[in-house]
Amino acid sequence: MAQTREQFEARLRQIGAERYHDLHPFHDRLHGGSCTPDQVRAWVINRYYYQHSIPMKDAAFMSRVESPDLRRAWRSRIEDHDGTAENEGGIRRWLRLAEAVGLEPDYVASCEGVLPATRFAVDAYVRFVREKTLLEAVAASLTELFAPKIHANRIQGLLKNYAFADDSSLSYFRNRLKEAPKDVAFGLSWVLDHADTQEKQDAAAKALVFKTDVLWAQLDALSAAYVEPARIPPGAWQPHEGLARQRKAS
Ligand SMILES: O=C(O)c1cc(C(=O)O)c2c(n1)C(=O)C(=O)c1cc(C(=O)O)[nH]c1-2
Repeated sequence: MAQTREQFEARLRQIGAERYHDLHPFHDRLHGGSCTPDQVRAWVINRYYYQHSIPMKDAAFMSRVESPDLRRAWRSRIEDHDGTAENEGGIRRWLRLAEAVGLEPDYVASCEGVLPATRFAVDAYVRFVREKTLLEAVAASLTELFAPKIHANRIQGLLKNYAFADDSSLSYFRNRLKEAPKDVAFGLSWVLDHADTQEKQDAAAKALVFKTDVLWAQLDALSAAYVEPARIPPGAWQPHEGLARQRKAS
């Protein structure tokens, strides 16, 4: 039997409480100030791959939607990342963060040096959204229910612990605090409306679990490669690569 709306929402929130990547030890290091400058750079480089894939994921989603109303509600996600005439967009803001931590923005935007496991995880998310039902695709985006808390913690932790952190370098996260609530309110009510059988609820819950795995796997890969005993896979970023010019000299 299907759960009530309230029960099903509680089930989705429980998945976040148990599995969201705010629980990953790499985030404790990052927010607590224990990351070296190179570990922060590795995080910025790899996380860029996620950022740059999100609008492609949303475009893949929209290409399958037949309802103009749903496309209209969804399209601001692409603009939030790619920007508009008035809004520089999340991808440029992320590259501002890259510059602030001493990386060459063009190097980061090239996606060279991204860890293989980051690529596999993020590409799997894009493929998931392309191939699964619309319900599963929207449900997978609901990890954003849990993102505002981690963004707020990150702003606070980075400002306290790292010299590069200021209003400009952290503007990506401040903007997400404004943008994400409307997306997630829409996505959650759409999932609660459309998951009207037990089978659909199970599929939606499984999609959200899959997405928590996509996020967790990226931090596992980052930790294995760049936290002692560090083991950087062949072809992945080496700490002397992609640095902004003034840093190369030092
Ligand atoms: O910093 C984070 O922990 C975090 C997590 C997530 C997420 O939960 O997928 C997103 C974001 N940030 C984010 O900034 C973002 O734009 C975003 C879009 C999506 C999505 O699945 O459509 N997730 C996330």
